[in-house]
Amino acid sequence: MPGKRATQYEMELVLRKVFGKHCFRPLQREVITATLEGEDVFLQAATSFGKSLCYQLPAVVDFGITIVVSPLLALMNNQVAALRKAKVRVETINSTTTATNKTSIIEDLRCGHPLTRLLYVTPEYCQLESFRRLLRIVHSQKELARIAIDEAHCISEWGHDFRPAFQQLSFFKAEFPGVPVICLTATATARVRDDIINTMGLDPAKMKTFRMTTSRPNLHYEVRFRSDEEDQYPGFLAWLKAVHARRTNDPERVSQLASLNQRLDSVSGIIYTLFRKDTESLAARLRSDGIGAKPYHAGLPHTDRSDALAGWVDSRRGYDIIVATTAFGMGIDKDNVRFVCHWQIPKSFEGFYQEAGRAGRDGKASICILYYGREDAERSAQLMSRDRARIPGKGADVAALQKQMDNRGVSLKKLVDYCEATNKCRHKMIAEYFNDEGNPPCDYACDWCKDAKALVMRKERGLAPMDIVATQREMGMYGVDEYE
Ligand SMILES: Nc1ncnc2c1ncn2[C@@H]1O[C@H](COP(=O)(O)OP(=O)(O)OP(=O)(O)O)[C@@H](O)[C@H]1O
Repeated sequence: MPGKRATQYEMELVLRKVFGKHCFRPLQREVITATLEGEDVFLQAATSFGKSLCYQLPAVVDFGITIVVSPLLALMNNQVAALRKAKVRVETINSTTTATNKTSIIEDLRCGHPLTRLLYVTPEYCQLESFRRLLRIVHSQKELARIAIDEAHCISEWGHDFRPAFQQLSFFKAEFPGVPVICLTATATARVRDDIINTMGLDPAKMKTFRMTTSRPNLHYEVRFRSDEEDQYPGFLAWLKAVHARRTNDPERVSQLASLNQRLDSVSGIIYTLFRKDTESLAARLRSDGIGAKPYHAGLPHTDRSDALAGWVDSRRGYDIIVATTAFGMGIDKDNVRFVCHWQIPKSFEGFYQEAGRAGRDGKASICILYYGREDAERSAQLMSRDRARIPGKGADVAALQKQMDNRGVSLKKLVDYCEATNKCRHKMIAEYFNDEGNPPCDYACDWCKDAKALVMRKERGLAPMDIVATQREMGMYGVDEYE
């Protein structure tokens, strides 16, 4: 029966033997123990904290099946691939699952005693009555161990990535009140957290809430200023080539990389662009300059996307940099990503933090560059207005979607303030946004702490004057109609 009390010894053993980790990170043990004891759990912790282990390990130790609700295809496939490598019985039902595979997963559920330990599904799939019927069968056999809601901020219309289908997940508690739920996110303000707990029908007085710092001290945050007058590409390419050169000219690094069987020019990174068409042109431009780069966006054929993801995860030649829209972001885990670059200002503060958080997951120093131009901030606002205009006039989700747009507007404004600021540590600004307590460590790991004067000068030189941008906005020069 689910809810078995695993001993500390069993937990340690599975941690080492199945997941290949030597010890728990601070608080992982407490979170895992709480969920194994049948508590409902809310976990908020920095990107790369190791939140996934908090439901994956219980799924292996415990009886029964864990249903993992996950918002993105790339994220599901990334986690499933990692678990399969660890020989955990894991399945996913999404748009890429073959009919044969889907039939065998359904058969496994229908028998009531599934062999599958973890099943990754979308929130939309959880709305299907046929799937709910299968869950009832599994539950009747006392084999529904727990429900994990990954990227739980998608539940809240106050969150940056609201998906209406996430709100229907309240079904789980309503129908299976005794089955523990664990909600995980890196990005939730107090309001988003309350909304998640409320929407999921969890009892705040009974559940366990774990909230850790959002600080990522090994990430170096830098804003680079740009305007439409100037192409930022040559500067970026020169920077990347200098990184390669530093490796080549350092004999110690060369022998270290050789012993690890790694290429000198294998500097893994992600470049985020706002628009799909830019992913393809930028990746092609990098390739023509000898840099291995692949585009990734939701409009590409599935085979191209999975090839790009697999090649990048395996650090294959030609796949060093992924040039992506936000279809690639949340939760993607690769340990040695040395840089994340936002080619334009991202859509929201939370999106920026999430995407930047793909860097340095091995704990080593990594850089997060954000190219900020006032014209791009205007385009981003235009994009939001266009998205708002596309919300249908009628329907159950209209009010929630509109509220989400208001929140996106506030979040974008905060991100613009972050980019324009030349008077504060960037780690501190991020901590303040997420209402973290205390001062996050920086130790020169941001452009302001490193050289505040140079930052001011770069800003003066790099940005278009505000009055010119305002005039051009009035003239309708920042339209986004040509974009998909
Ligand atoms: N106890 C541990 N010891 C060593 N490595 C760990 C431990 N727990 C997790 N990790 C590793 O940390 C990395 C990040 O974990 P995970 O992907 O779960 O992060 P996350 O908290 O979900 O972050 P994000 O919110 O950015 O998706 C993974 O590569 C995982 O294998």
